[in-house]
Amino acid sequence: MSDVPQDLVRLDGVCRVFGEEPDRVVAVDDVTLSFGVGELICLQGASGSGKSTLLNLVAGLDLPDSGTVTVDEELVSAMSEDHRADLRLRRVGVVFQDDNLVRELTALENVSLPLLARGLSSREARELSRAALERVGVAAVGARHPDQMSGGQRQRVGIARGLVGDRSILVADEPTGALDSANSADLFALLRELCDNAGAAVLVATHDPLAHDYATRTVTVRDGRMVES
Ligand SMILES: Nc1ncnc2c1ncn2[C@@H]1O[C@H](COP(=O)(O)OP(=O)(O)OP(=O)(O)O)[C@@H](O)[C@H]1O
Repeated sequence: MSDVPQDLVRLDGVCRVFGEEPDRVVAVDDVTLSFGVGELICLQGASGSGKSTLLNLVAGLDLPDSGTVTVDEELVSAMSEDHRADLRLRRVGVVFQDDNLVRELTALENVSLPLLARGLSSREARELSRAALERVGVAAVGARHPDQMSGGQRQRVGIARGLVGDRSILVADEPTGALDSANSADLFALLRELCDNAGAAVLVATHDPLAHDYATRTVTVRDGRMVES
């Protein structure tokens, strides 16, 4: 056994192609990328360059046509849909530009959802969710519904929901897309802090130039290929 920590997430020679000729699109073209605990990786690139497709592959929301995706030594690219959904509950949280919170539920109830889906008791779920909200600096909004929070608070609740229950991998697609620059900087600072102090590994797709200041690495994607890192 090696003492070297394994990368939590690995993509090896990953390709994802949509459609048929003449409309065939190579959305992800032979991408090899890996990262681990403490790393905040930013994917930048023009609209349509393949960033969201890459995130979906890491989260097991989509499967590659070739190559492999490994999360925590588990081969995501060979898993059934049910197994991939289970992996998201246990290991990989997902955050989108639109916070995707359930409007009818409070912040605390939203964060509890993945825990209840995993079979935890409502009491355990509530306790862990409270701690997660506190961890991301929004303990005070636990009893509020999404329309009673600011955009920045909603995104923090989304991050709490993504990481609650010992999940350490977070995949975030344009998480600051709806935020002003002060709130965007705060959100990137939070993601950086979760990487530094809470064992998180974060992959963010973003057009936001601020991201670079907080990233461990910035990877540029062009026409589905990684062109620099
Ligand atoms: N489900 C799909 N069916 C067909 N084509 C798709 C599908 N998903 C993505 N594509 C195509 O794959 C390419 C990459 O799209 P993707 O959404 O990954 O880019 P992106 O870099 O995330 O763009 P944006 O910054 O606008 O979100 C685009 O040409 C897109 O039209």
